[in-house]
Amino acid sequence: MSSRIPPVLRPEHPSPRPLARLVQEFSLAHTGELDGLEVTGVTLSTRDLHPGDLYVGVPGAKVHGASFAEQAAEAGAVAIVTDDAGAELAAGSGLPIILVPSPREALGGIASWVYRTDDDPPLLFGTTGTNGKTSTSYLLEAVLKQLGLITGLSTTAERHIGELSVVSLLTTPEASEMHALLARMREAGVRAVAVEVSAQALSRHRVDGLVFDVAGFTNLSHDHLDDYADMEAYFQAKLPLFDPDHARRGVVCLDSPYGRRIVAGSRIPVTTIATIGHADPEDVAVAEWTVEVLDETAAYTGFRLTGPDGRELVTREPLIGWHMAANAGLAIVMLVEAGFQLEAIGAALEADGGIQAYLPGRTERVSGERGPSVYVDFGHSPDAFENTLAAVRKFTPGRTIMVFGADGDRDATKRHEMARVAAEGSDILVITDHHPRFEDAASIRATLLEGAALAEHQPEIHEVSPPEQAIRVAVSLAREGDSILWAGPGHQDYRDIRGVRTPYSARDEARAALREAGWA
Ligand SMILES: CC(=O)N[C@H]1[C@@H](OP(=O)(O)OP(=O)(O)OC[C@H]2O[C@@H](n3ccc(=O)[nH]c3=O)[C@H](O)[C@@H]2O)O[C@H](CO)[C@@H](O)[C@@H]1O[C@H](C)C(=O)N[C@@H](C)C(=O)N[C@H](CCC(=O)O)C(=O)O
Ligand SMILES: Nc1ncnc2c1ncn2[C@@H]1O[C@H](COP(=O)(O)OP(=O)(O)OP(=O)(O)O)[C@@H](O)[C@H]1O
Repeated sequence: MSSRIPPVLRPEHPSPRPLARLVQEFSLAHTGELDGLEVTGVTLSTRDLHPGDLYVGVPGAKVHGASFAEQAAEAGAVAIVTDDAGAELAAGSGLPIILVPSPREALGGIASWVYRTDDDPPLLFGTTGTNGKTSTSYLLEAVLKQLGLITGLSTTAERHIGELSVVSLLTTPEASEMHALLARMREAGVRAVAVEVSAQALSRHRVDGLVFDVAGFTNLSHDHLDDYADMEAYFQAKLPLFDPDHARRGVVCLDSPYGRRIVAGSRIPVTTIATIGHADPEDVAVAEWTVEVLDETAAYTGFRLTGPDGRELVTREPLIGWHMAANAGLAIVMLVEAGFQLEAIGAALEADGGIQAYLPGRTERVSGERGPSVYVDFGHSPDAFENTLAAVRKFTPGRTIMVFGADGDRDATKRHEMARVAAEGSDILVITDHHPRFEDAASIRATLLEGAALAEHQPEIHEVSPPEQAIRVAVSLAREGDSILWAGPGHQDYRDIRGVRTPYSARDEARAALREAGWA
């Protein structure tokens, strides 16, 4: 299992800092002798503890991190930062104890101090929303590269430091990892970083100690109602990104009705953007920037971005669907808000024939020239299904076949709607498994079948488990001219079955299924 857990990237040459200074600068109470102790890193996990680290013991959902203080000491921690309850647990470890009221809240500031990330930081872009965060972050990175900058990226799919790429565990890493990543990026000369910011990251202080130069909001729709009581709580979790503690300026997309509410609640200056034909016409009328899709093919989407004073940019991206034009428009306006000239961006894109972005597992076409088109996608919400299905249908002369399953141990309230939307938009629907985690896969499929039955349009429905078999059934049903959209697994290279990350790649499975069917 551990071999599937991606590494935490840290600076290769950390410069030690005296622990006594930290306590002094942050006015923290402590027990034990700190004189002479130097700290080179910080972590909240003993699984990633390096000698010289400060171990931060956070009260978790399952266990108090301070109960691992002895392991931390054995692994070479110099001290532990924790709360009163943690101090009792850590008392026997022999480590000096630094007291804070909330270790998780303290982590960002401490990590920033340890790794000196507020010293000449790169340009920071943070994107939040339900759908499109990863895509917008990749698009930002792509355009920044085309403008000649050395870039960094942190998303659900991957973290990039210049040309180095590692797969991600969390969408937004814990604050200790985030600051370590930024310190490593500084060593590599990175000057601009695109960060995907989840609602959970904001709720759990993972981006504390960072101030984004520009924050972006994509949209909000049903997701994560396992973590948040209702849509209002989910919205309120996103809003703090538009607060001076987290960002200097913002760009808000008005394509979903929540965009207006972000603008109303924002405490930083924001500009707005809306997609013609998709946002409410009233929102399009008030938006300072608009995106208009000009040209859609199976290989690219061309669009016009129009801004204040008639400023305009026409370009294309190698991605399908109006929503990807919305994401690209948002990315470009975020760059303009960061100080890049629209004309300079336009010139760089024109020289390259458009935005040069490759998004792993975002409506990624894995088929060849012959046979059905097969796309693997990371969509796992009703809104994502609706947009991606519409994009695929547009370029499908034949039938649209959809394969999907739903996450176990994650927001179960969206399952009916996901299945209903999937049924509504497909000609053949293959319901299968995704990450069952600790749930019974058959009962997740049963819920999806119930949801599919609610659709007005009834496709041909198959229930096939496991997904390796489901994609083969889909391919066997497909003819030349048909498309298969396999939604859910996207870029991922494992399935979580009872807590074990079993190696598995939907993209590889789909290619193998096509080969076996003679479509290679
Ligand atoms: C709900 C949630 O966010 N949980 C996070 C939380 O776990 P927890 O509170 O259960 O921690 P715990 O197991 O009680 O442990 C408490 C502390 O002891 C430490 N510990 C524990 C065991 C040990 O041997 N040694 C050790 O040091 C842990 O590192 C932790 O600091 O702290 C852990 C340590 O950092 C995270 O890995 C874990 O994320 C879990 C894996 C997770 O799935 N989070 C999801 C909900 C999430 O954050 N998702 C968002 C959005 C995804 C999207 O865009 O769709 C994301 O940003 O990824
Ligand atoms: N602007 C958008 N509006 C609606 N749907 C979108 C948009 N952008 C992307 N999608 C859909 O959502 C899926 C996930 O896209 P992406 O990974 O960019 O979103 P995300 O916000 O990072 O999601 P996650 O939080 O799950 O990582 C895409 O594959 C596509 O189906």
